[in-house]
Amino acid sequence: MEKLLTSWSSTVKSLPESYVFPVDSRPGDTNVPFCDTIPVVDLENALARDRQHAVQLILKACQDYGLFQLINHGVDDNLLHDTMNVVQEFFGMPNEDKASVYSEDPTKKCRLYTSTYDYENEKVHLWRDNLRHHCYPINEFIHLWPKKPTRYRDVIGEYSLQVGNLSAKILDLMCDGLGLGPGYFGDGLTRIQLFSANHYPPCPSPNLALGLPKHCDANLITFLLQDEIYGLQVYRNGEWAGVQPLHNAFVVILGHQAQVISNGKLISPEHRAITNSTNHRTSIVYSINPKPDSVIEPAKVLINKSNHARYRAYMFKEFLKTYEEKKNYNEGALEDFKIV
Ligand SMILES: O=C(O)CCC(=O)C(=O)O
Ligand SMILES: [Fe+2]
Repeated sequence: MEKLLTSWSSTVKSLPESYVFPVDSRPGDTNVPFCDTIPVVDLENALARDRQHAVQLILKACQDYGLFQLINHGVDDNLLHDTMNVVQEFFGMPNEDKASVYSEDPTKKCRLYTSTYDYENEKVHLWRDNLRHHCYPINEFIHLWPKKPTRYRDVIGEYSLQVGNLSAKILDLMCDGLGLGPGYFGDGLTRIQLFSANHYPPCPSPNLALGLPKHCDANLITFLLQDEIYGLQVYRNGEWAGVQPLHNAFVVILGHQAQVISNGKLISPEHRAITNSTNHRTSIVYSINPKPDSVIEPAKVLINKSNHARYRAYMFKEFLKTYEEKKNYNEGALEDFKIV
């Protein structure tokens, strides 16, 4: 547990060498402007106008950015507030209260750890602690979740249920937009749902370290809840741009699998998390993933004479192996699966 940043980071004045990123991937100037063109989708209003309107808004955002802010999404404001609080409370507890979920074994279905799944072998450590657990179906996993804070299981259980339902709604709209049959994303492609909370303590040198380096998400889709502290950046047109924290919004981010299934029509954006020297930052990721043996391939309806398949079929576990072993966390992870 002594590796956890929360165990030692507040006692150091300078950044340990093992956290210093190489010159070409360190943030340097962390003061980049917010990207003010990232689409903001007001779900309730869009649906009230008509469903097709919501479909088109989401489709366009996924084509142009692969990322959008979702507001008026129907997940209760108090629940979002309680979720953020209970997670922050968790990271603020003394080590003895967190010890039961701390583990260096990446196969554990619920664990608290620091940096990446491969701390011992990684070249640079990440300035983040992470609590991650499976959450669908809840009954299969809830007994593994932290027992403290005492309301953790109640709050995160309800949160997982509501965000899981919201994800199904958004995927249905995407499905319509792409012209895939109803229920395309049902079952196997969305069976593994993970709750992952990142905690980034204040960092002595935010220009040299990273909470998370440049990556695309390996999954199908991510629903990210951030607190009011800025830290998420997206790589667009060869530049980093900030994603402004919007109160009670989800940042919806498409993963590599959405790019493949849509045959490249939708994009999975590169993004990263920077740190800052004064504030703790917490981000809460709800991650929708295929089952390991799900076959991922461009949807048949999107393939025709003028639009050939750009990716070969593979099993999701095959992709994860490449993503993790080759440490190709960005566009490069798809290289092995491209049809040229
Ligand atoms: O902390 C953030 O805002 C980004 C988190 C993220 O990209 C991830 O967990 O994959
Ligand atoms: Fe991510």
